[in-house]
Amino acid sequence: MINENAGSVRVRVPASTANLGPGFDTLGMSLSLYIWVEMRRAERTTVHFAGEGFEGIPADKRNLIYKVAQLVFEEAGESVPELEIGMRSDIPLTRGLGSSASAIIAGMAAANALIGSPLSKERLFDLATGLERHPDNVGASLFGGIIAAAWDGERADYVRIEPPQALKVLVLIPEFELATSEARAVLPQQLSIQDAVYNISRSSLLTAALFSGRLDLLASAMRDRLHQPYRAALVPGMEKILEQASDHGALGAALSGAGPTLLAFVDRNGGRHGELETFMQSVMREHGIEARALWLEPDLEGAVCETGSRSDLFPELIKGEISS
Ligand SMILES: Nc1ncnc2c1ncn2[C@@H]1O[C@H](COP(=O)(O)OP(=O)(O)O)[C@@H](O)[C@H]1O
Ligand SMILES: N[C@@H](CCOP(=O)(O)O)C(=O)O
Repeated sequence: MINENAGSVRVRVPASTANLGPGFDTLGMSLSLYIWVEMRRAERTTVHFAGEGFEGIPADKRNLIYKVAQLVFEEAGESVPELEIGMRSDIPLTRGLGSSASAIIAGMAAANALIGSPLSKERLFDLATGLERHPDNVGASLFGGIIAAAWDGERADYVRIEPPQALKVLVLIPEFELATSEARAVLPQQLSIQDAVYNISRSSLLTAALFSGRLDLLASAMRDRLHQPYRAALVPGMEKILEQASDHGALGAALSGAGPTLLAFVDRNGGRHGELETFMQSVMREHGIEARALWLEPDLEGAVCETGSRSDLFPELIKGEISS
């Protein structure tokens, strides 16, 4: 059982949606689904999972959160070899909602807080991007809001954009998993100049549109020729949903990250939200796929340290019904 001792830190980190269509490996937005991680020094390393969704995740020193914590300690010149780690998450794994990025940021932010926060957020961003290999998800999970970022292999430069107030998000999460590595393996090694220009122009337009609140431009600015067409075969129903979402009230639609989740932006002050959800669900069902629809908000805070009693977050752990 987890001890009710002082000396622990707790962080809350949001999920993210990457690419937003054309901004492959560069644009990301954080979403109001969260992972919570508690961490403290211990005599022996243990990893506890509260709630569901952690099937297959190692509960020992092979755990991603333990590993990234050690990276932070090493970078800061500290040694904390044994840790007690507890986690709870609402973010589904391998669905294109950045669970690995959220876990990396949560592990890093908790470890940094545990040793008095010697590393800046910018340094954590570089370390996290080095692990994830693309800055879109980790940037959004760390800073919140919308992130436009470029990674040169060592350093990630970024600008945070405050999401337009009217923006609301519908995600449709299919029941099947799709590992990001698998969805990257289907991408071509080369693109034509026409497709490159197509994507650069839309990604630039999308960034400017989000910055200036031009929601009327999202439908055309979110089109993509770099990754979505190649991933379509992995996500039945995707093509039809992306093509027709605007006819059912969406401001724009995209594959979320590497998929299989699909994302639509809507105007929170507009109507037809129910129509859009029904349309997206029905297309998935035409392909025999059950999917969960969630209405989310852009998260504005990114990774935050939280206070509060352990029993709020981990009632199962406190009662002793642990899995580790
Ligand atoms: N809380 C967590 N603790 C440890 N590993 C995690 C956690 N969350 C995600 N992961 C790792 O990340 C993998 C999913 O990453 P990925 O395939 O990139 O999908 P996505 O990031 O879209 O959910 C999981 O299979 C698991 O290995
Ligand atoms: N830019 C990456 C984003 C992967 O996001 P995930 O949420 O699916 O891990 C890509 O498109 O491969």
